[in-house]
Amino acid sequence: MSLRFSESLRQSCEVTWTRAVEHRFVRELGDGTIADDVMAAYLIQDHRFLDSFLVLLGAAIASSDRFESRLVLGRFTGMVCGEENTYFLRAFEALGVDTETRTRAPDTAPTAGFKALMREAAATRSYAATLAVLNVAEGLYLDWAQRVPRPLPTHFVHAEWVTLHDNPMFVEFVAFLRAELDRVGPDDAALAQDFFQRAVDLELAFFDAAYAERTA
Ligand SMILES: Cc1ncc(CN)c(N)n1
Repeated sequence: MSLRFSESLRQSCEVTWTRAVEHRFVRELGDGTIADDVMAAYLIQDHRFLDSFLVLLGAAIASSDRFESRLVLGRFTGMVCGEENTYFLRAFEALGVDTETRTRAPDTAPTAGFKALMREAAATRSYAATLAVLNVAEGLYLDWAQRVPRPLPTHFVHAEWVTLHDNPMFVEFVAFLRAELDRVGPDDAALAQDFFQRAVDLELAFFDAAYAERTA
């Protein structure tokens, strides 16, 4: 049986992908020992990530060739705008991160890079390019979330960040993204490979930055 296109992209980035999903951030989040300032620094940056992520999802909706795909992407976008955004606001409150602190913290280099990459993928108007980045952003997050041992830590800031990325709806969405990339990616293989690889590099750098910056 031949290798799925999505899997061939993942395997081409195996070393960096594995370093990201086995990152210290994931270990400490999973056992609830992550320092509050690291979690806060990460969430401040990740809330910034969300805006360009919505641009990317919007571009995927606009560039998709199928109504059925637009419906799936649209439903997921609704969840990000609702449940996921609300999680950030509740987490900031619990961690004592006020709006001024959040606004004052500058973008880290990986945040700036990720925002630029997502907007660049959106600007290509290529469904394959948007899918390549989405497959990393969601596929890599599902992979680490599924590796977190159960039971989950008791604090909702930790536990919910795992369950937002490992629940039946999310598993189904990642399977959809993979199938879509397998379907349209081979016709735009070089473009998809380039965006996929850069996104994996940024995921690892994003976790590293939470420890380097501690901006909270
Ligand atoms: C950096 C990053 N990458 C991916 C995800 C999952 N949407 C996220 N929240 N942040």
